[in-house]
Amino acid sequence: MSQPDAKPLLLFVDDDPDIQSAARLLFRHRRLEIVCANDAQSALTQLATHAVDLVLLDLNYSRGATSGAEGLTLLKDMLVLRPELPVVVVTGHSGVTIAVEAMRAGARDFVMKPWHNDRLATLIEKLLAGRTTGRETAGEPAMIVASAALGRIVGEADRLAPTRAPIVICGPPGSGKTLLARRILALSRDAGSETLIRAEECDTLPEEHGNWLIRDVETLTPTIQRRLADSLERVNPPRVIAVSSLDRNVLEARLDPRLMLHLGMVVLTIPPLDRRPDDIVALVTHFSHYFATRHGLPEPDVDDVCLASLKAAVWPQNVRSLRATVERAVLTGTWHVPSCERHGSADGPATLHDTERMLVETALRKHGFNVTQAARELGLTRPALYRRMARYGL
Ligand SMILES: Nc1ncnc2c1ncn2[C@@H]1O[C@H](COP(=O)(O)OP(=O)(O)OP(=O)(O)O)[C@@H](O)[C@H]1O
Repeated sequence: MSQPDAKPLLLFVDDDPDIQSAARLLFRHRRLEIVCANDAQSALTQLATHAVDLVLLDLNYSRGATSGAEGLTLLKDMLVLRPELPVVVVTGHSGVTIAVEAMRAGARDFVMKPWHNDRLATLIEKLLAGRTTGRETAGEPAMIVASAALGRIVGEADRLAPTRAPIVICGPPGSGKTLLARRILALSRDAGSETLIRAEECDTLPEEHGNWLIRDVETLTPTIQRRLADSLERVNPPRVIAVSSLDRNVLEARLDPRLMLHLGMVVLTIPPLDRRPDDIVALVTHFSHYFATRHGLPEPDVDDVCLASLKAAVWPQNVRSLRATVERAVLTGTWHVPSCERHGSADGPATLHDTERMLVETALRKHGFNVTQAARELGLTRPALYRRMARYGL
C-alpha cells in the first residue's frame, strides 16, 4: 500500500495499447498513478514490485479471448497475493454472467465496456477512499505459472482448494510445493487460520482443527502418523495439505497405510524445474524485475544464449536456485549459471562464458559440426555461431 500522502497507484491490466493510453490519460487527470500490464505474468510481477492500491482488470486481457476464464484465474492469483486488494473487473464480450462469477471470486465491482469515464472514476475514488493507510504487509510471493505442466497442477489445486479435501504435494526441493500449499489454503473456504507443522520437530498435533500445512510429512514419527490418521477419520477433521520432497511411490512406502489412504486421496506432483523450460523464461523475467526493483539496480541483460544456458542448467534446488541466480545477476551484473553437468562440478557454478562454450560445443558435436543445424538448435544465426566458434577456438 502506498504512503497516505502519495498518489494512489492503480494497476491496469489490458493488452490493448490504445485502451491503456486512454486509461493513462483518464487517471492522470484525476491524480492517480497508473502502471499497466499486458498479461498475467507481468500483472503479477507489477503487483509483487509496486505498492498497488487498486486493480482494474479486463477479464479478456489478451487478443481474441472472450470467455473471461483467463481473467478469472488472474483475479484469483492476485487475491492470493493480496487478499484485501480492491479489484474492479472490466467486461465486454463475455457479459454479466462472468462479471457475477468474478464478484463471487472476490472482485469488488465491475464495469461494462465501453466504460463511462466519470462513472468509472467515481467508482474508483469510492473504493480508494476506503483504503487503509500505511504499508500493508506483503502477502505470499507471486506464483508464476507459464508451462502447461504447472498450469494443469495449479488448475487442479484451485479446483480443489474450496473443498475440505486433504492434498499431498510432491516434488523435488525448492520446486514450489510450499507456495502451492499456501495458495490452496489462501483459496480455501476458511482461509486465514493456518498452522504450519514441521514434521521433523513435531511431537504433538495441534488441538485446533483448522488448516494444517505439514512440511516433510514423511518425517513424522510412526506414533504421530497414527494420530494424524485418527484425526482424519473424525467427523470434523482438520484440512491437511501435506508436502514432501520424496517421489510419490517412495512416500507411499514410508507412510502408515491408513494415513496414506486418507491423506493421499489427491497427490499433486510438481515436476523439476529443468523439465519446465517455459517456467524458467517467465521466472527469469519475473525475478529480474522483482530484484531490480527491490535493490534499486538495473535489470540484468538476458539474451538468447543466456536463456539457453539457463534452460540447460541443472537446478539442484529448482526455483529456489534460479531465484538466487537471478538475484546474484542483479547484484553483480554478471550471470553465474550453474553447470549443465548432471553431477555438478567441483569448482561450483561456472561462468556464463564457460556454460556458453559448453553449449556451443555440445550442439556442434551433436550435429557432427554441421553449423546450420547447430545454429538452429541454439537459436543463433550462422554468423553468430561462427563468431562464437572463433571466440572459443572450436
Ligand atoms: N512458480 C513459482 N513462481 C514464483 N516463485 C516460485 C515458484 N515456485 C517456487 N518459487 C519460489 O521458490 C522458492 C522455493 O519455493 P518453495 O519453498 O515453495 O519450495 P518447496 O518445494 O516447498 O521447497 P522445499 O522442498 O525445500 O521445502 C520460494 O522462494 C518460492 O517463492
